[in-house]
Order: sequence, then structure tokens, then C-alpha cells
Amino acid sequence: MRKLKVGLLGGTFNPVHQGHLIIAEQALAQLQLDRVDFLPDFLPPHVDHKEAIAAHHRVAMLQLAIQKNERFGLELAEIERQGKSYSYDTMKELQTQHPNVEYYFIIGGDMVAYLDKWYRIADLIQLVTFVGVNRPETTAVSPYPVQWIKVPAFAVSSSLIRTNLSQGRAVRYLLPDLVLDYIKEHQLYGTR
Ligand SMILES: Nc1ncnc2c1ncn2[C@@H]1O[C@H](COP(=O)(O)OP(=O)(O)OP(=O)(O)O)[C@@H](O)[C@H]1O
Ligand SMILES: O=C(O)c1ccc[n+]([C@@H]2O[C@H](COP(=O)([O-])O)[C@@H](O)[C@H]2O)c1
Repeated sequence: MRKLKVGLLGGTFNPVHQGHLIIAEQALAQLQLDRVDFLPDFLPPHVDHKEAIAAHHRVAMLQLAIQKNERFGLELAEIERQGKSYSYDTMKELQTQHPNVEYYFIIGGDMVAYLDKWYRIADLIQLVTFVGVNRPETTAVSPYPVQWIKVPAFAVSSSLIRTNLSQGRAVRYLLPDLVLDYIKEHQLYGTR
């Protein structure tokens, strides 16, 4: 039986934005995946501290953002496990639970250079295929077996959205309308 090909887009999603949706859809189409699951972290595994709003808000916004795409899903393993969200721990758990699934872990092209800093990277590359999101004009290289996809650059980030929101600047169309409505309704990121 053919294994199911599932993409995972891991991140903090603080908040989710169009850049995330664009790369998930491109990975789905270019690699002919069956599904892409968004994987929100509980605590980002970086050495430097990264603040994020409560997980239930980040998850609620993700649900609103993906609800119209039947091939997008949510993977809540890291939220349920709590603690630091090391990808190795997550993939070990998911592979054990779903042995009939082949996982593709989607990461921004800039992050590929830092893969050697990831927790148990040598073991992790046995569990997933990394998908590097590259810009059309650049060449992609890595000592690790990364499968590259080319996606037009859309330079939005969650930090930019948080900054704009807190300073009353425009963010419409940088993220889905429903997510922006949720942010305003719950007065997140300094909105009122
Ligand atoms: N505009 C974008 N284009 C391509 N990849 C992106 C973009 N924004 C985020 N990503 C990738 O999506 C994944 C999850 O990102 P994350 O949730 O940390 O969002 P972020 O916008 O990078 O957040 P922050 O600005 O808070 O650091 C990462 O692999 C990141 O590289
Ligand atoms: O496991 C690690 O050591 C590790 C180090 C850096 C990043 N990651 C994962 O990579 C994904 C994107 O990270 P970030 O910080 O860009 O949101 C997210 O799922 C993180 O858990 C994982």
C-alpha cells in the first residue's frame, strides 16, 4: 500500500499569515502531498527566548486560517505534549503513531543553514524529508538531504504583523480577514 505523504509546517504562528498559507499550498502542489498539517509549537526550541501569546489563541487563529482548504489540517502534538517543542521528539512520536505516513517537514530557506544546530539532527533526518522553501532567484545548497521548492517571495512575517498592529499600522491582506477579526475581537497584540 502506498504511504500517505503528509507535509508538516512547524512554527509559532504568532499569528499565522499569508506567507505560511502560500508555502503550505506550494509544497502540497509541487511535491504532490496528500495533506499539509500545521504544527504549532508549545515552546519554540531555540536557545534565544521567543515570546508568544497563549497556545489556544494561536490554535484558534490557525483553525480560522485553514478552514476553507480541505487538504490543510492541524497537528497538535506539540501543544498537547507541552514543554520545549523539539522536532525530533515530535517526529519520533508521530512516526510511532502513524507508521504508514511519510512526513515532509517544511522550513523557510534561511533556516536550512541552521539545521546542524537542531536537536538530534542526525536522527531527525532519518525520520523526515526536509523541504526547503527557496526563492526563485537563489540557489539552494545544504549538506543535508533537503528537497527544495521554489516559491515567489512574500516577505511578511508574524513579527511585522505584531509590530504593525501594536502601532496601529495596516495589516489587512497580510493575513486572512478572519484571523484579523479574531485578533481585534480578543484585543491581541496591543489592539483595542
Ligand atoms: N513570508 C514567508 N515566506 C516563506 N517562509 C516563511 C514566511 N514566514 C514564515 N515562514 C516560515 O514558516 C515557518 C513558521 O514560521 P513562524 O511561525 O516562526 O513565522 P514567522 O513569520 O517567521 O514568525 P516571527 O516573525 O515571529 O519569527 C518557518 O519555517 C518560517 O521560515
Ligand atoms: O528541534 C529543534 O532543535 C528545532 C530548532 C529550530 C526550529 N525547529 C522547528 O522548526 C519550525 C520552525 O521554527 P521557527 O522558529 O522558525 O518557527 C518549528 O516547528 C520549530 O519547532 C526545531
